[in-house]
Amino acid sequence: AVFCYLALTATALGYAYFRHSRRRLYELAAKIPGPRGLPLVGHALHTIVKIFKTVLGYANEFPQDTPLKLWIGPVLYVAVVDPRDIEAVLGSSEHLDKSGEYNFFRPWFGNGLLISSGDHWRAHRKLIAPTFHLSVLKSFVELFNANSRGVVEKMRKEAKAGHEFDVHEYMSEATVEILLETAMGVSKKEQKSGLEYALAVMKMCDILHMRHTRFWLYPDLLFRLSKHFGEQTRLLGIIHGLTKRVIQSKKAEFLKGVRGPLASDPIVSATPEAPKEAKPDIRAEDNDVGQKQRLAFLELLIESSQNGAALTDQDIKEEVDTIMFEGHDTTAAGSSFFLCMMGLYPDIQDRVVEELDQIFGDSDRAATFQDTLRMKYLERCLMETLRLYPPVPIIGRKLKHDDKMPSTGALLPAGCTVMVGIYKVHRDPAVYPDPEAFNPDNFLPERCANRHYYSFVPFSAGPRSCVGRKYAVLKLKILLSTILRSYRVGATVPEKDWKLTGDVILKRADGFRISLQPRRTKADTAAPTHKAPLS
Ligand code: HEM
Repeated sequence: AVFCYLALTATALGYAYFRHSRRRLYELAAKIPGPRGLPLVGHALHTIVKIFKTVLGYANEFPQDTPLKLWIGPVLYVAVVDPRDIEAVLGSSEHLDKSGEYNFFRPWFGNGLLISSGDHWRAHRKLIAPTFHLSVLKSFVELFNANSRGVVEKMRKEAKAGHEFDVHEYMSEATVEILLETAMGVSKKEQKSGLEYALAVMKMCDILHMRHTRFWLYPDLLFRLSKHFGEQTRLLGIIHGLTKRVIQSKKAEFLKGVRGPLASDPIVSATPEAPKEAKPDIRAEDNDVGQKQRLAFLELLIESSQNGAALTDQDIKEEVDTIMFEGHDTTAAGSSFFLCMMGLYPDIQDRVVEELDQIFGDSDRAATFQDTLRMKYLERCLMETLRLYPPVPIIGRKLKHDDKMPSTGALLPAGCTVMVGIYKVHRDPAVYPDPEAFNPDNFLPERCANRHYYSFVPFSAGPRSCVGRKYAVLKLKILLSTILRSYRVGATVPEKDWKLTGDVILKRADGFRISLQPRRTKADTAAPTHKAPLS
């Protein structure tokens, strides 16, 4: 009895102290609008259903331009969807730390760029950003082309069968293999298929997604007791197995004195080559490169570690794991959504193909970097796809200090998790007239110029924006134009019947179903090459 009494008293005192130490958080939270939750657990039970759907559902009930709070147990979440509030969070050089949910990625990426913070993040960002500079990317064009032709060939059996199929696996495998060849410098000959890795990543995302929605699995201890931990260990074996092999082989090459083709090729000009619509965060990255040598990602990490930079083997492994994930799953989803949209909107597809015909005439030569600059309409369709279906639909940041949101003047308390509702701001009727409609003209230069910069943030924005943005856009232009030059894409499931799932990367749970029809006659159905002309 004495023990129980003491235990109860200690718990009550502990709880009182906990509440007292967070009194400012509670005071400020009380002033932020939000749906009523249950005592103690808040909205935790709703998230079991799905975080993405829950947040979206509540966001639809409340005015678009006010921050919205949710409690999940003791954690205060505030969703921001107004571009001015998004700028206050993402554009700040103070709120750079990722929210606690990203910790579930630690067994996978460790302290990689996506989740690291402070000086570690700053130093690695400075080192890595130049490896995605346009002058490096231009040297990847040939590899982007070769891999795009490869995927066109692989999909030929689906076109032959004339049925609908899920294009996502093809896009995933292709994007993994492209990353291995470009950023990692692993030649096709040395590669195994990227499919095993891509499938392991998909299943790993399912586990992370599930963990986000089951609050009792948040503590590592309880998660380790669950059956999912064993499966996670198996999947990480596959994922880390690939990255380990890649690093070992590159290191062995380096020690033998073999250097990549870019190594002795100094940058000619550091002038930003960003397109007109390019955003300030890209320009900042461009300037970062200075007069350093052009090196592809893994080459640079290994050279730097061997040349005295404070970069351990573990650091390299974590960054490789981060880039392999960020660089493949996002673009696989983006390209799959794009092809579904082309299938659903044949008139728009016709315009894209018309533009490609103007660029390539009846030649089936591979695309050059200059060609990609002329793919203006295709780029607008790509941006419109990323508007409606941003592969990263929500970003979480931990607020470092109290901050006033410009939309309503609401003061968000330090320590809360801010959820930036990318999916939601992209469908704000105040910004995009008829926001649910697929309209590539939303990305006409004059419309972009008249919009708030933070109302279109598929790659995030500000100091922690995506380092791979230009890589992604260049690769997607080459991949998608090669597919559209080879096949007419069809789709039958309308957008309203798609089942979206989006707690890590936004995807269609019902599969990215499309059909393909060769654009050329049977005698001439080879994918674009340098030789045979298009009929
Ligand atoms: C359509 C393709 C892509 C989209 C939509 C996308 C989107 C994003 C977004 C929204 C973030 C911020 C995430 C956050 O704050 O939680 C991000 C960060 C990042 N992305 Fe991408 N990304 C894409 C492609 C790529 C590619 C191709 C690479 C590399 C090859 C890449 C590498 C990264 C890295 C390393 C970060 C972390 C940056 C930092 O925190 O400093 N991404 N990306």
